[in-house]
Amino acid sequence: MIELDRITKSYGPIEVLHGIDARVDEGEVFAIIGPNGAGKTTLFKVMTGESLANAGTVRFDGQDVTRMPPHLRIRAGMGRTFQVARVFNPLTALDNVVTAIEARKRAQGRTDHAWWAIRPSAPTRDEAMGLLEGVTLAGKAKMQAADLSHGDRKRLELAVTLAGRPRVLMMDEPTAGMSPVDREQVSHLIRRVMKPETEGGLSAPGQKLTVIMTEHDMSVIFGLASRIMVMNQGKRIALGPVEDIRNDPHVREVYLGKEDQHEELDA
Ligand SMILES: Nc1ncnc2c1ncn2[C@@H]1O[C@H](COP(=O)(O)OP(=O)(O)OP(=O)(O)O)[C@@H](O)[C@H]1O
Repeated sequence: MIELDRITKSYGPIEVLHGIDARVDEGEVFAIIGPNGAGKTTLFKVMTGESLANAGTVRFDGQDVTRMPPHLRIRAGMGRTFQVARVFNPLTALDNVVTAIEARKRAQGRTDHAWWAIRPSAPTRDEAMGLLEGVTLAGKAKMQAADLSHGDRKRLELAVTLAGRPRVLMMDEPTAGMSPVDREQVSHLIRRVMKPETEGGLSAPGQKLTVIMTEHDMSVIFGLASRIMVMNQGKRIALGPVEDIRNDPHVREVYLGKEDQHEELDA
């Protein structure tokens, strides 16, 4: 689904990504971890198009997107959420999702909502309410986004992103700044996002969503990821299934040098 081929990125004279290779398969939850400054966010930005690689190739479903701007990557099916949720503050939760659905329909050239209309069409509204229910925000549909809590804003952002029907969902630290209870809820939500609607999940029928996430919370990672890539100082130091990473001596030594993180690995 996503292929990274020898990605190199420099900020001025300082090279922060040194030839990263990775391949993310359809339908997996792929986590990128590493200590602060390892280059996770930079790699993430290279995938989303916010930053351009100095060398190397990013492919999405076989298509070279290395130089493609972010909005076209989103339109192609690469959705993303941010460390700090980005939603339209003056709009209600419902209107945020309606706007995203309308944007998707317009991009597909099949909007059912005239630009001068004040209210969304019934199908758009129903779809938006369904997404808000999915992220447990239906009761706050009429609230202005600016008035929502941090956790609710993250949930709203997820609903907005899902409204674009992405094939790959890229989440930069989805539980950043959350309480343990909220973190568990977000993990639960990501599991639901991966499941098809027919099984009580949030994925459109026939869709096999792929999730790529960076995260600092090991319990979230170990509970969700199918494979993990570990980065350190701009290099990939390990990539493999969760159990292999937990037991990798190099990972334990280089990245998880701190005792408390060893405990998390062993938990
Ligand atoms: N815009 C920038 N200009 C210059 N240097 C940058 C810029 N953004 C990041 N860096 C540097 O690139 C390196 C990698 O940073 P990056 O934010 O990708 O790491 P990270 O693994 O995401 O860290 P964290 O876990 O703290 O978010 C760091 O040394 C950082 O200081």
